[in-house]
Amino acid sequence: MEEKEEKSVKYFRLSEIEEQNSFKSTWIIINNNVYDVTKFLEEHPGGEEVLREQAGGNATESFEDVGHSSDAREMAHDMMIGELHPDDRHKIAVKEESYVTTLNDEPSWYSNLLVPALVAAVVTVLYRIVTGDTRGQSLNPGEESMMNGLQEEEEEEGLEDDEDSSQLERFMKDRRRAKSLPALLLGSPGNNGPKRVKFADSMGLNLASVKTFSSLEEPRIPNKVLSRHKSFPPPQHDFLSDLCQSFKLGLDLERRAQRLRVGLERVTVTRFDVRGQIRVLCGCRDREVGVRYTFNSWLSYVDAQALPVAAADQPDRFEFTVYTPPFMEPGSAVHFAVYLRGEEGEFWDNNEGKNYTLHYRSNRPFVSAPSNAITTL
Ligand code: HEM
Repeated sequence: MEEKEEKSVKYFRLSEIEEQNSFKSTWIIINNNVYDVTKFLEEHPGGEEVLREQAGGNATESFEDVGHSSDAREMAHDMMIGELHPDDRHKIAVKEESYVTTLNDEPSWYSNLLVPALVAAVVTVLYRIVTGDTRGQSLNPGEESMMNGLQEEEEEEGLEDDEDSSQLERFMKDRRRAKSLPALLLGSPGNNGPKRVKFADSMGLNLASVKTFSSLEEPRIPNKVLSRHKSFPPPQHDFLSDLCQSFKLGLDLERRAQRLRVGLERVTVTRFDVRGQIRVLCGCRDREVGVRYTFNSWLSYVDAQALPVAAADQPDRFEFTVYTPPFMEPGSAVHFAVYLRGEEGEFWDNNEGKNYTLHYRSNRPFVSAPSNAITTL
C-alpha cells in the first residue's frame, strides 16, 4: 500500500483504495475522505451489504441519499483514515461536492425554495414554447386545464389526418380558432357570453343539419299530389243545395206553425254546417227557440239555441246553425227537430213524429225526402 502524508493528513491514491474491497479490508470514499469500515460492516444499522457494494469506491451519493443522522456522521468521522489524493479526485464523481453537505452544513432557504422555484419556471416556459401556448396569465387554473384538454383532443384528431396535407392545414386553422374562442367558459354560471343553441328532433337526438326557410321560398307541391287533390269529390253543398226544394216547406209551414206553434221554415246545408230558420207563433216574451240534433241516432244529442233573425219585420223567426262532423260514415245521418219553450209550455216540430233527417250516402251526404227522414224523439 502506497501511503503519502502531507501536513499530518494521509492521502491515498484511488488505485490503492479500490483494492480494499474484501471482508478483510473494506474502505469507502465519502466526500473525498477515506473510511475504513471493515469492523463496522456487521454493526452498520443499514446492513452489511450496502457497505459491501460501495467497497473500494466512492459512496458519497449513497451515503447522502440515506440522510444519515449527525450521530452517523460522527461515527463515520472516527473511521476516517485519510483523504483521496487531490490528483485523483477528478476521477470520481464530478459533481459530488455540489450536493454533498458536511456535518456543519445545513440546507438553506436558497436550496429549499429558490432553486425549485427557478426549475419550475424554466420547465413551464419550455412547455409553453414546445406546445405553442401563448396564453396570458389571466386564466385561472381550472380554465387552463380545460383548455389544455381541448388542445390534446384536437391534436389527437390531427394525427389521424397526417397523410392528407390539406386536412392538416384545416386542422391547424381549426386549432387556432378553437384556441381563440372561450368556448369552455360558456358553461360557467353567470357568464354573459353568447349562448349555444342545439337543435334536437322529437327523440332528443341532435339534428345533422338545420335549414332556415325564408318567406321567398314557397314549398313546391309535387304534381302527383296536385292531381290527386283535383280528383277529390265535389263540395257537399253542390249536392245538398237540393235540400230546400225536397222539403217543400213553404206550403205546409203555415198549417204546421198554427198547429204546433213552431215549425221548420228553411234549411241550408253547406260543407261545414246545417243552417236553418224557425217560425214560431207565440206572443210571449220569455221564450226559447232552438234545435235538438244528433249524429249517432240519439245515443246522445245537443240542444242548440236559435237566435232571432236580425230583420225587424220578422220578430217570429229564428236562425240556428249545426256544425256537422268533417268525416261521417256512409249511411250515417243527422237527425234533428226544432222546439219552442215558453210560458205556455214546450212545443216541437219533429216532422210529424219522424224528425228531419240528413243522410250521408257514399262520400256525399244527401237529404232524404220528408216522408222517410223520421225518427221519433
Ligand atoms: C462510515 C460510513 C457509515 C456510517 C458510520 C453509517 C452509519 C449509519 C447509522 C448510524 C445508521 C442509523 C441511522 C442514522 O443514525 O442515520 C445508518 C443507517 C443506514 N445506512 Fe449507514 N452508515 C455509513 C455508510 C453508509 C453507506 C455508504 C450506505 C449506503 C450505501 C449506508 C446506508 C444506510 C442505510 C440504508 C441505513 C438505514 C436507514 C434507515 O433504515 O432509515 N450507510 N447508517
